[in-house]
Amino acid sequence: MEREVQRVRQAFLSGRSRPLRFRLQQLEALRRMVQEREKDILAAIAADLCKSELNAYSQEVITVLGEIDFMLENLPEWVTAKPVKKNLLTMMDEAYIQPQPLGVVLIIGAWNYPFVLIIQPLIGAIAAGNAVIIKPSELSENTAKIVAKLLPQYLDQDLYVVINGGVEETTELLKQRFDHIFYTGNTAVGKIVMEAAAKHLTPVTLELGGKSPCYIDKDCDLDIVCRRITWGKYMNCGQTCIAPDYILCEASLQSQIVWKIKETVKEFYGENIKESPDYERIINLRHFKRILSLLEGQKIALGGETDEATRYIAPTVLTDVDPKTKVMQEEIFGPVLPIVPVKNVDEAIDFINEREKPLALYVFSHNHKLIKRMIDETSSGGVTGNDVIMHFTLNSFPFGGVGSSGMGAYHGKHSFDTFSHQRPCLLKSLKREGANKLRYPPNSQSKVDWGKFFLLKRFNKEKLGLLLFTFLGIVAAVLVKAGYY
Ligand SMILES: NC(=O)c1ccc[n+]([C@@H]2O[C@H](COP(=O)([O-])OP(=O)(O)OC[C@H]3O[C@@H](n4cnc5c(N)ncnc54)[C@H](O)[C@@H]3O)[C@@H](O)[C@H]2O)c1
Ligand SMILES: CCCCCCCC=O
Repeated sequence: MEREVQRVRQAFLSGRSRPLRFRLQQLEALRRMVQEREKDILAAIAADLCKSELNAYSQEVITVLGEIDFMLENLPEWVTAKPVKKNLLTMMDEAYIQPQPLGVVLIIGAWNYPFVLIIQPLIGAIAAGNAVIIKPSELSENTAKIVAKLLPQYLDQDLYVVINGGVEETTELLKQRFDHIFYTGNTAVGKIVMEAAAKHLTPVTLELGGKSPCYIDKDCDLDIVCRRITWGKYMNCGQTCIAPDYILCEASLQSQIVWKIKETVKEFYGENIKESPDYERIINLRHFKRILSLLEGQKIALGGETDEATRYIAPTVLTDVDPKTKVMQEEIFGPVLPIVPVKNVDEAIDFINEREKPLALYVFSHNHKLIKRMIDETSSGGVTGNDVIMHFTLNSFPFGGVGSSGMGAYHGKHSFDTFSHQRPCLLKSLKREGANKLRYPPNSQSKVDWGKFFLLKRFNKEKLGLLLFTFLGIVAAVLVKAGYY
């Protein structure tokens, strides 16, 4: 493992990942890989999650292709140095911010969207000029294998390396020194990753999970609301980091919500859900049993049917759920939707604020002010009003959590920034030493006064101020040079 990381570091130190042309070529090669080997990639995702290839394409491949195109279009502008505003002391100097690659980045992926969750951060890391080691999830083994097979056929083999394995290999990998670690997965392992990173003072991005609440106000169109929630909750069999985890609403709305979700489930997946190509399965038996244990003692208002042999759990809704029960203590990550009755929006806000900050928050209402209030008075990684999931698809948004749902963010320019160091560069001339005397010892009251004036004085009309400043600077330089101070 150590040798492998060293090999990648040597490749980074060769400097070839840095030129813009190279980054663009690698991103184009990645796009070619996705396009030419689409069938293999879709088959792998489909096999891992019992997912139709159409769904694999719309949920994972489209996002990847969109992200590559966005990078190719914008990267030339992002990599260029950005001049910054100057003060009088730096008026004559060159001052700019130069984004630079961090070095060797480790990307650890999760199984639930096994392709996009490693390739989307990879796109950002390549765009920012880094070398990358990718550790796909061992639970989605088909995707892990196909990525390990295809990437070396299209990308630089020394700069971008896939290492497959489970906990043991990841633990070993985490002992190595990286310049950034980008981890997607559960919060418990997020803490392990952060602890390992701390040993080398390596910065981390942690894309974690949590219980994402969904508040339904009585003033809304329940047909549409339930349609959108049904889509976002049961997509990928509930195994989506930003799926609505539970519903908060007034008790009287529960029966209508159950009825409308039932109707929508029938419309989406047909009478026989098991036959639907659009309804996935639970990733493995451990998670299957974990989700079943959440149903114990609950009032099942819809669904509840299961089949262990195929790890099938029907779209399920629980009503009158007690917040103290197990289903409300951990992220569900399965097709089970508890409804927790609350009296009103105040109680819903309190309920959310008494718990860990979620990755996503959803609020449905015709009342725009109520939505704004919910946003103002709560915290979450992201928020969508009157829909679910959709904020993930807009790559001008930073995607990430807050508090226990994660730290840092990515997508689009935010990925580029995550994997870049914003380096402040100040280039001075060796001339004009006279003015510098102001800051050299021995200090004096008049030097401090001049310093205060140059650094603290504010002028309304910027241009006028700068002109005046320049003039005063020259005067001060002349006076200092002449030995008056
Ligand atoms: N914020 C996001 O973008 C996002 C996306 C997807 C999933 N998630 C969250 O991830 C969770 C589901 O994923 P998961 O954690 O079951 O995925 P997982 O089991 O695939 O684990 C994630 C990664 O951590 C590694 N890992 C597991 N145990 C480890 C250990 N002890 N030490 C070191 N590495 C270890 C695995 O090898 C894997 O690569 C949910 O909480 C979900 O909300 C978040
Ligand atoms: C188009 C839907 C994609 C959702 C991806 C969510 C990633 C987290 O699990």
